Amino acid sequence: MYIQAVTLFGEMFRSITEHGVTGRALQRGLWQFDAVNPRQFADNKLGYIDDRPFGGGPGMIMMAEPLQAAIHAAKSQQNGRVIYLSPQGAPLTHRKAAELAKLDGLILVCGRYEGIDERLLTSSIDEEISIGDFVVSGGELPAMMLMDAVLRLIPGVLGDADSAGQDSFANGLLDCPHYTRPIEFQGMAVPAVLRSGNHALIAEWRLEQALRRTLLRRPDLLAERELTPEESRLLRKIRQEERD
Ligand SMILES: Nc1nonc1C(=O)N1CCN(Cc2ccccn2)CC1
Repeated sequence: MYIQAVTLFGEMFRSITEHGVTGRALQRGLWQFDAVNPRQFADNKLGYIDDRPFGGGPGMIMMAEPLQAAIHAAKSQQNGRVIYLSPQGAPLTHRKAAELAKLDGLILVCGRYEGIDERLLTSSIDEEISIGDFVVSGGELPAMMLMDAVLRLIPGVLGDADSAGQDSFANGLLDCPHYTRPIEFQGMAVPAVLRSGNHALIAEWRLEQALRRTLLRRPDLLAERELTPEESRLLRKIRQEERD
């Protein structure tokens, strides 16, 4: 996958191009990255890429032309989907990440200031995506979160193909609890079933814990999910226990 970021702060992306599973995957050629700086496309000597908003109001707005020229330059390298990260976008979910992971390329437009000229959104952006209902300083960290969530789903990136499939949300549930040594920590022991060696019982325990955690913390996820007969059985058992 070829990912380009249209950004004033290309250096920020070193945190995922030079570290961790994403950094190793880049070195192994599983994906490629380039940053494109709209400032190099500003048509004034001082490189202005933002200006005051018509109608007044606080802050500055990123101008359409330099961004459009930067997107045009990126599109001369690949026909990737152009995504603008913003609080006004559709929520980033596992399902969306899985959809994006199938594409050959992405062009991620990272806004700063109070936003970008609406006409750029209309003319050059394929879709807007939000990482959550809060505001951060710019689109770079949201872009990196989207990249990390997408790259994990590309075969070979995680090495152990199963881990992405076992990610919480991959099966529409929150994750089950995890334990490692020591067996006893501050008086709390590892659940005996996890040390039983009985893989069927372990799988059932993990599913029950994931269902319980999802029911208690994110019942909305259960509302939209088709349950297997085993999940329905376990959920009935959990609901009964919660009532007792
Ligand atoms: N939440 C998020 N999920 O994706 N991006 C964000 C996010 O907070 N930001 C900060 C503001 N930037 C500039 C901006 C401001 C207002 C309207 C449009 N653009 C965009 C990226």
